[in-house]
Amino acid sequence: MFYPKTPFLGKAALLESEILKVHSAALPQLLPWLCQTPRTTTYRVNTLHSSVTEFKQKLESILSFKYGPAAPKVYGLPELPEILCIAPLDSTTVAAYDDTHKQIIVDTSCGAALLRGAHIYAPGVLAMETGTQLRELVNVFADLPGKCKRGTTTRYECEQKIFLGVGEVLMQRHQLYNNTEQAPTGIAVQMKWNMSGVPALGDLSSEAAMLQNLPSIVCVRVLAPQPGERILDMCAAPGNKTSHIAELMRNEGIVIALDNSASRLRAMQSKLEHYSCIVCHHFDATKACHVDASPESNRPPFPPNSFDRILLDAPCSGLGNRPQLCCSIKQPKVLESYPHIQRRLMTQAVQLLRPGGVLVYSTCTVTEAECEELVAWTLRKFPQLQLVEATPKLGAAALPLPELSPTLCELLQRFGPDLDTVGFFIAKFQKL
Ligand SMILES: C[S@@+](CC[C@H](N)C(=O)[O-])C[C@H]1O[C@@H](n2cnc3c(N)ncnc32)[C@H](O)[C@@H]1O
Repeated sequence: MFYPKTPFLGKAALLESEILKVHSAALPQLLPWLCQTPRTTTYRVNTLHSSVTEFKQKLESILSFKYGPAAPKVYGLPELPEILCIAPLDSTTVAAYDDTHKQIIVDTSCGAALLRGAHIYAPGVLAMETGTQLRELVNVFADLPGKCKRGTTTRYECEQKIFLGVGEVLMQRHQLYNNTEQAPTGIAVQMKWNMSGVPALGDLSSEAAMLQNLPSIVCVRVLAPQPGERILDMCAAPGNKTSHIAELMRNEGIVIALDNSASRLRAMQSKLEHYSCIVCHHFDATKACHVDASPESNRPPFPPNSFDRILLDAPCSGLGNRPQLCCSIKQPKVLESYPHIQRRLMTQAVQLLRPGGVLVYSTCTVTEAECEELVAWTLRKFPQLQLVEATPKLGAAALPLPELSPTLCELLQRFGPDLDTVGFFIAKFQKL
């Protein structure tokens, strides 16, 4: 059965050569890992609202209702008291491929979500064969080349379609494609199992807990926000780390959350409105520092030395968002563009941090340019910053560069092959 071994279709070689320029020998291991799915599901419990024990019981009862004695284990981690992990299903729960089923086609981003345990919502169904009945079991495939037309009635033949798993049909063709008055909503195909072995639970996020990748949870723990502090989250939307910061502060102090995308900010604001310590602003963080700004105001811009801690969870190429079935970045110049914005944001962050304050830089990517090289550039450009150990440490050491010694790399965290997580990078600095 076909499965991609690189996130890049077509111009693969050009893009691949941009990822690890110094450690290019590690690419043959990195590229297929980017295409594969993290198999452990993680939830972060909102400890202001719920207890970890309560949410664990809820997960266990949902899993045992769905999988009976084969229900996977739910467990915590000592380093992250607010996390709950759901183990993958064991291989016997994943049935064999059955060619007699009809087929459903989805695009690659829907396919990636599905491999991480999602169901298929109505807009995600690209093709459903004529005659497919309610409650029928179907084989689900992702269309890697993106050539399947929406509403296709016949079996879509393509060598590069990826078999994802088996689902049960909850909506028929006429509900999906013939409704001219209203776009269809809701679950169209409920997944029975998927090829990654991740339990197909959909997203169980609520006020009590949020579906969140493990390295993102580690990242805010590394920032170590304290009650009563003044904290800046420079690139905050959709606000997942912002809410975690507020929870660790017990909602005491102030968290200023900036984002330059109006639509992402709006969605974030409605999600965060019950945290009284969070203030959100639609603002370009590359202009967040101004010498004449008022030190009393919680509106940007802010004067230098304004914050106890800053999170710079930077816009990045996002290659760590596994599984990458077909990366949307098609040009090397797009990859090359990210370090420019990351440096501009870093420059502002350094000015805004008070002496003695802590700055965490993170990305959900794996390129040397956006991770280790960005750290090396920061240390060169801002001698007032020193790297400090990013703990709790659940990632591996970073990749050494001519300007970044193995000793410094031990202070950083790179989530890469050998770990069952998304790709991620964390650096923690302190201002002297
Ligand atoms: C990696 S995402 C942040 C994810 C977020 N921290 C979380 O955990 O939910 C990067 C964000 O940076 C925002 N962004 C990009 N350029 C920006 C800028 N110049 N100023 C502020 N935000 C920016 C994007 O809109 C995007 O929402």
